[in-house]
Amino acid sequence: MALITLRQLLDHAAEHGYGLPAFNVNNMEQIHAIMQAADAVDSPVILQGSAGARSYAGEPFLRHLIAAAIEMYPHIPICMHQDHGASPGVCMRSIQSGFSSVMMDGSLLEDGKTPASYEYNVRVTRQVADIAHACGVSVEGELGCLGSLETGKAGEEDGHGAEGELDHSMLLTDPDEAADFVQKTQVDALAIAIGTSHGAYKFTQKPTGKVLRIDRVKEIHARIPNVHLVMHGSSSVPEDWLAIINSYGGDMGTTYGVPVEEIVEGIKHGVRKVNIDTDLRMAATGAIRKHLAEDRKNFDPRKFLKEATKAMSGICKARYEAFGSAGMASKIGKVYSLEQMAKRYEKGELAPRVS
Ligand SMILES: O=C(COP(=O)(O)O)[C@@H](O)[C@H](O)[C@H](O)COP(=O)(O)O
Repeated sequence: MALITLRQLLDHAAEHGYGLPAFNVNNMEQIHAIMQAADAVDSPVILQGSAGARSYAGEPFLRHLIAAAIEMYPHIPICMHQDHGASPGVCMRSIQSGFSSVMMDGSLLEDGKTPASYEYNVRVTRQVADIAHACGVSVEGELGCLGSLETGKAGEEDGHGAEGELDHSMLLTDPDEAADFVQKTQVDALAIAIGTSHGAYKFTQKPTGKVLRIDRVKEIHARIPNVHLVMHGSSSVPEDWLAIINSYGGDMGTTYGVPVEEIVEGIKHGVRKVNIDTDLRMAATGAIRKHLAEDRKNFDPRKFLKEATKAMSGICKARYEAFGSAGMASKIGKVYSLEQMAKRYEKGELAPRVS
């Protein structure tokens, strides 16, 4: 069984200078697509389940689908990560159900809508880190609220994202505060706010450095070079799939995502985990619309779901290659068990290095 922790994966990524896409999963087709692509290019994998995924599929289904991927691809290290835990309780339940990594998002209060104070964020994140690390499980924290620097608003998301308009000080992570936060919480990875947001509607035009602040990634990395950074809301919103969706009856407006080359620039400056959900949703929707429009007699869902899987897999393969994780699965070697990771935390081997 190749269940791996986020910490071990990101340490390897930092050592070899690559980044990993973290794909959101809700159903079997997404998992097939991600795993087929990873198998084809020899990439390690992060499968992440959001609160929305848990309520869509149900926690046991999600857990068993990921377990099936681990069983079917024993040669590929797979991290089972819980995306955006709104409270320590949510994270504890994920640890109990077998996730090897959890995100405690204390940038917002438990309602997932109200921006939290710095002190609250430090307190809940540290609480999760203490317990998770005792179980060998990794922890991602978030500092700064995700949202658009064009509008001050969080992106479209299922029940998680700041409400109202936020000012730039809340939408951009401060490098000194990031150092203090990592030191106080002991997180393994830090999600930062740099102008990205969840969903398809991130930017009204191709983003410039004013609204997509890769320069802020560089400043944070310069301040805490040994900390693994995470970019949320990092779908690229592929123009080709947008066109296919709209030419087969869809009605998505003009919109722009995070260009792959900007993510690659971030990876050169400490970004190790890149969250992607929307791109796979768009590829699946486009492929299904196209198939159903072109084969109007078909009533076998397996046919259009296969097309969706193929389309999503194409995106996954392209991201593994662009981020440099292709070819890395077989280089990881020994995978530490959760018990071994717990011992490493206990010995202080994994304490963050923040000067
Ligand atoms: O960053 C993320 C995805 O970014 P993206 O929209 O693909 O640019 C994820 O962390 C989100 O949490 C996820 O897309 C939310 O999913 P649901 O809550 O809708 O399931």
